[in-house]
Amino acid sequence: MTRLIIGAMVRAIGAYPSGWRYPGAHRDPRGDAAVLRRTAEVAERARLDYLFFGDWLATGHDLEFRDPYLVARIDPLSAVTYLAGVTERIGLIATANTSYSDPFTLARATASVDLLSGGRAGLNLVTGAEPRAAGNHGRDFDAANETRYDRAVEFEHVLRRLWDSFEDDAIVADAAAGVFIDPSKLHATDFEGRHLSVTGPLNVARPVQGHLPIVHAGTSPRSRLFAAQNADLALVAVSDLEHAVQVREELRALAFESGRDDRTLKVIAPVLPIVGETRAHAQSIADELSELVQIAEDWPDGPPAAFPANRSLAQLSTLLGVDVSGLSPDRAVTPAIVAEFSAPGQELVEIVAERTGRGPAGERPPTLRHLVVAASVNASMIVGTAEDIATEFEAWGDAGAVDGFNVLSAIQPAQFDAFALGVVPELQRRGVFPTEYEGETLRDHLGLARPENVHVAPLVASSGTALA
Ligand SMILES: Cc1cc2nc3c(=O)[nH]c(=O)nc-3n(C[C@H](O)[C@H](O)[C@H](O)COP(=O)(O)O)c2cc1C
Repeated sequence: MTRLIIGAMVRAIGAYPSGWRYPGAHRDPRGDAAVLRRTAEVAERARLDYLFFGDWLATGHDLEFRDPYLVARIDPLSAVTYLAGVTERIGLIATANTSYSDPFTLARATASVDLLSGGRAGLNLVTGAEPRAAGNHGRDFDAANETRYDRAVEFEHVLRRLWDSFEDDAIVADAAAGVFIDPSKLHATDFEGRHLSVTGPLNVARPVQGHLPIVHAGTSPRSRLFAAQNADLALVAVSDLEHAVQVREELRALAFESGRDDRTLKVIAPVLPIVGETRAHAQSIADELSELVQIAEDWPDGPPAAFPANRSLAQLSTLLGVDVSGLSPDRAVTPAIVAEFSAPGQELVEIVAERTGRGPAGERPPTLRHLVVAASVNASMIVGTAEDIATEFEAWGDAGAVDGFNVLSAIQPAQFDAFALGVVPELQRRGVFPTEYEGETLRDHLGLARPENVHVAPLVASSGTALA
């Protein structure tokens, strides 16, 4: 029986491209504060391990169609700082991009959130693949992209040295003796690398957790190595359970080869459950969400310039191996037509049937629109009742595919509530998720030890690579 780690990957206007259009959904980023606070309160009552805030250092009209929650949002560090004040136990993980951040500034902000929250802060380090981010920071994208992992390794190393500037007992605060600090226990960072140079020490006390738990999200071999050597949690995109088992084994092998206890590396996958009272109800929600996704053919004179190129009948034709570009998007997909599809096309029909209950031979056959959406909207969706979702979670945990999940909610707040109030109690009933918080800090929730101070103890491999 695996104890699953469960966090909420918070996207205030919903994590599915058309979620903000669903009846009753939150849809105005100017009102995010109330939704963030409400989500945090519901999540903490459900005993989720943490709230997770991704980041994207650019915006544009193209995001409206693909990732609308990225168009305008609260900065992750601001969000976790705000929520630290309205919660007491749940972890709070913010994302920062090492390619465009300053380590001293980030160390200060993150140590501060950890002290303000009683040790509940976490930090997701990404290196960023968004070209516009370079322009937003006065940088050349190719140069930044080329060295982003070398810089990230230095960045993570420096963060730990900055967080450890004050030993745990460096601050004496002895009013009678008039001694405020023990200077022998205040350490400079003194780092001179190829990409970063930091003297230090940091002017914030050591975080409650010593070092914040570090998450890393990525897909490339360099990303896998960075996670294996430097992160406590690896956030990975996986296509199915078999792939997840393989990725987790690969990451743990890399961690072991790097000299760390590979069990300290937790592998987390994002998942987007659509939860209904019945499976048919869940499928009707997924069906309506699919129908609310716009496709190129919705504009008689052609879609806006920023519209995703892959969301069209022309693009679908390529995948199906059959030219459907001249047909109506609402044309029913019958068994006779499916018989002409390529293997990937037939798989797509099965995905649509699983998610929406629409089978080619049924009373409500899928339409070409449904196939365009299934092919162009990337979401690791599970559709069903709370029991169905819990069974899938449990199966992944028992198969050694993941240590936990970052749960995305397609529609806010309805689908987040459905998960927190329906699926979580089912997981607790099955004994794969605790009914109470097991400790005070995010490290306690994640089962991670508090690391030694790097200035006074050798770097334990699980807390980052020792740079030469
Ligand atoms: C599950 C997952 C979540 C991610 N979240 C973010 C994010 O919040 N912000 C970001 O800039 N990049 C994010 N990324 C992108 C990665 O950080 C990285 O930029 C991208 O995977 C390309 O780099 P790579 O090829 O080295 O992985 C995420 C990637 C994955 C797999």
